Amino acid sequence: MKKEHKDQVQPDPNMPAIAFSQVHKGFDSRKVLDDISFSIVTGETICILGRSGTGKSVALRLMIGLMKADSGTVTVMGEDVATLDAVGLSHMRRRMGFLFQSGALFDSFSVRDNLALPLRRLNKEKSEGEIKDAVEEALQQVGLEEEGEKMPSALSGGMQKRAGLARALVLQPQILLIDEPSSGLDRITACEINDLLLKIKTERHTTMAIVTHDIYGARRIGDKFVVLDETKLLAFGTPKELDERHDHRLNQFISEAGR
Ligand SMILES: Nc1ncnc2c1ncn2[C@@H]1O[C@H](COP(=O)(O)OP(=O)(O)OP(=O)(O)O)[C@@H](O)[C@H]1O
Repeated sequence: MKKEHKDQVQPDPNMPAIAFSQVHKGFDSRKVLDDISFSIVTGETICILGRSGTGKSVALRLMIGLMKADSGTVTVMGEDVATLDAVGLSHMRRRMGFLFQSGALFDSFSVRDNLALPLRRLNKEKSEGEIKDAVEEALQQVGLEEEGEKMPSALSGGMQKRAGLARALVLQPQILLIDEPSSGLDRITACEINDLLLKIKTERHTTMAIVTHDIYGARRIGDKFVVLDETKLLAFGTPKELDERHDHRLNQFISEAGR
């Protein structure tokens, strides 16, 4: 019998959207993630914090199956990512949007065509009219409706991020993974991106995992923090819970003071 993939069923709001259970990941003999466990439910936003090189981006890559854990399990929308074959992975990724550091737009296509591309490739049943409407809606969401005909290189850094975000949104993902939404942006532009993420979270109830060094943004958007420190999970919880620990080491990562 043909396997029914989970994009044909409604998500269970009580099921963890993303769960790490005793995850270990290293490269050669070097540990990067050592016994990491946490989970978030549908609609929650998690911010992954920690110093450079602590495995934050590796954690995102494990979530989309670009890497496999050495041991432990990474579950996304109820599926153990490591057990999925190529077809299963592709079904899972269709329900996820990604915004990685570069924005990942194709330079030789206009912004509008960049957005239409995943719809043409993955939603073959959509008519050109429906694709156009979906593209316009995503452009509007990020405030780029006037810039659709421009090439990505003609956009400012902040606009490129917004265009990348629009491309991630165009497939209406249930989960959005974002690596450094504010990197390379000035504070005001970074705030605009954070506002946008907050709007998406509120209006669409999209589950988000955001890797960031921007503690101001993390405190505005994050329901929960994962704090990584020297391969270990230093802390996991709501910002309020973590503040109440009054832990000096933890405060270095989650406090706005001194930044
Ligand atoms: N494919 C890979 N092969 C070997 N080592 C890797 C690979 N991917 C990541 N690493 C190593 O794993 C460690 C964690 O990398 P990662 O990119 O997750 O850090 P990060 O916490 O996201 O850092 P930053 O905040 O600087 O972006 C780094 O030392 C990196 O060199």
